[in-house]
Amino acid sequence: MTQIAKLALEDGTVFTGTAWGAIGERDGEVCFNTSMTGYQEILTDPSYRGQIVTMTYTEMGNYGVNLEDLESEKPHLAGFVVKQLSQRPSNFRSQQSLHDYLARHGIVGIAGIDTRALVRRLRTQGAMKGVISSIDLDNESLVRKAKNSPGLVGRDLVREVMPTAPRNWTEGLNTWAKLPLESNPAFADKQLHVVALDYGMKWNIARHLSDEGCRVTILPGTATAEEVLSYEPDGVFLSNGPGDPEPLVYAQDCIRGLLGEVPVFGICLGHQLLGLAAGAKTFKLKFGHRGANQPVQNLLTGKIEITSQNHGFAVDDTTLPACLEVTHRNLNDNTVAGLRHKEFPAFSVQYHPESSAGPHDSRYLFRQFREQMLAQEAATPSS
Ligand SMILES: NC(=O)CC[C@H](N)C(=O)O
Repeated sequence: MTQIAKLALEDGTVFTGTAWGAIGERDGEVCFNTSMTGYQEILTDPSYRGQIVTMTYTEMGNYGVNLEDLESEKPHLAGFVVKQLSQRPSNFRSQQSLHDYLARHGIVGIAGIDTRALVRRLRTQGAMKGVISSIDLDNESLVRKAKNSPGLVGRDLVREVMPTAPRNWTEGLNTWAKLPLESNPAFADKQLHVVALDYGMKWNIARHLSDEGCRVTILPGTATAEEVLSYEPDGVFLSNGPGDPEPLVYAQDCIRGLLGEVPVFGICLGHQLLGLAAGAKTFKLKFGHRGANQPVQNLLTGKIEITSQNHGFAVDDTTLPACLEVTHRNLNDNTVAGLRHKEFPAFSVQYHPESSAGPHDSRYLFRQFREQMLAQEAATPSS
């Protein structure tokens, strides 16, 4: 028998659809993602912690779920909203259905609602708190719960998804993810050591670093600068991660202690934290950027990159200290999409050069990090 589920927004709107995935109730900030494919990568991106994600594309689940395309151990989002859930996954790599996968991991889903109406509402009014439920079907009660839910602002969600202990990463990109023209035979004789500060890191970032000839040590995002430097890294990577960057003072302190000591590269939350550490401020975007075809211009080369994005906060242009330079801009709304430190070897991007899922235009940034580490090493007299 089909079970009913509801999605209620804090503005009083209630959508009624069918329950799938886990039966239950969760609150979160409701956001939309415009990617047509890549639901596995989206579900397992820890940056979605605390969010109910709506896909604008109409059918999800059609190629099932495999255990190779995961971006972390499990799905982290609060709920998943689709127009239509495919009943018959068909792909040679599929190992289970999307319904079974979400049910197994306790993620509540709703299908069959007018996702266009939902997205237009979010686009017009901005991101809203919401509740997805298949156990409480009372509209008033659900709207009240949506209004009273904590939302994202001011919360530390990193501690809910980051690893608790250090680990070594050795896995590279899968063969189908490699670009045939980009091999670099010189990598074999030069192993760089990167410490990746994990605030909820997508695994494809570590795979890329590994493919750039780096030995990767992953440390919890709460590590101090002293702890990081005790590993004697050639470079430090600042990962993506969930929620509001502002309350993550421990991470900003750590980064401040690393600047000038070692080359730094940040992605998404890591980019926002680098900005905050250097003295800029961040702000909440009206409804965020989430999708696999967001245009960005590299201001240093003039080239346009089509990028994968997932963020609801951004570095505020008007607060940049003199030591930071904007290197990339989002061409949809002109927000800051990349930064460079003028005094120290440190740079960051607001988008996802590791794609997964998404276009591969921005992979050059991993090579840029490698080159920065080599340049730093060449400039440092050996003791
Ligand atoms: N993908 C990310 O790292 C997201 C960064 C931050 N949580 C934001 O929403 O803006």
